[in-house]
Amino acid sequence: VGERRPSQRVIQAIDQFCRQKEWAMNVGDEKGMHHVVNPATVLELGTYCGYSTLITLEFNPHYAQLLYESTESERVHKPKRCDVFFQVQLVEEASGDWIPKMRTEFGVETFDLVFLDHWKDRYLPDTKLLEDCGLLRKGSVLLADNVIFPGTPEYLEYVRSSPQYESQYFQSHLEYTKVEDGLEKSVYLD
Ligand SMILES: C[S@@+](CC[C@H](N)C(=O)[O-])C[C@H]1O[C@@H](n2cnc3c(N)ncnc32)[C@H](O)[C@@H]1O
Ligand SMILES: O=C(c1ccccc1)c1ccc(O)c(O)c1[N+](=O)[O-]
Ligand SMILES: [Mg+2]
Repeated sequence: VGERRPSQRVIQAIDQFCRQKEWAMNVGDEKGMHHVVNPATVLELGTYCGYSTLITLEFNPHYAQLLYESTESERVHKPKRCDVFFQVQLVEEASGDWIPKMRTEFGVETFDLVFLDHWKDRYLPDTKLLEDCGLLRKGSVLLADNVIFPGTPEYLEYVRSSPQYESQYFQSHLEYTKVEDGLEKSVYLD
C-alpha cells in the first residue's frame, strides 16, 4: 500500500473535517462513484470544492476559485472562458447555458458519464437538454446524487419510467450522516 497521492490526501482531509468539524455537501467517501465503469469523457454538474471533480460545470465563482486552488494539476493555459488543467476542465457557467456549447467549445461528441450533483431542480431539465443536444449515446451513464435526500422526485420518475433508460438505485447515506440517500445510475439505451 503506497503513500497516498496528494489528491487522495486532500480528499481524506476533507472527509475528516466534514465528519468531525463541519458538514459539507461533497458527495463523500461512502457514495463515491466506484461502481461506475471507468469512463473517458465525463461531465460533472456541480463542482463545489472539487471533491468529485472531472470535467465540471460550476456557476458560483467562489466555489470555482476553490477548485483552482485545490487542483494540484498545473494550469495548462487560460482561454477566455475556461481553465484547462491536465485532468480538469472547469467551466464557470450555468449548466443550462453551457450544455448546448459542449460540442462547439470542447469538441465533445457524447459523454460516457454525467455526474448530476447540482441544484436538484436542474437534474431533469439538464438531462432533457443533454438528450436534445445529442450528447448521450447508447451506453452513456447518468449518475445522480441525492435522489432520496434532498430528493429529485421528478427526475427519478422520468428515468425510471422512460424506455430510454435502464435505471438502478444504489442505496447509501447522505454524506457524513446516517440519513438515507443514494445514487441512481441510469444507462441511456438510445
Ligand atoms: C452539492 S455541490 C457539488 C458537490 C460536488 N459534486 C462534490 O461532490 O464535492 C453543488 C454545486 O453545484 C453548483 N450549481 C448548482 N446549480 C448549478 C448549475 N445550474 N450550473 C452550474 N453549477 C451549479 C453550486 O454552486 C454548488 O457548488
Ligand atoms: O441541497 C443540498 C443542501 C441543502 C441545504 C443545505 C446544504 C445542502 C445538498 C445536500 C446534499 C448534497 O449532496 C447536495 O449535492 C446538495 N446540493 O445542494 O446540491
Ligand atoms: Mg450531492
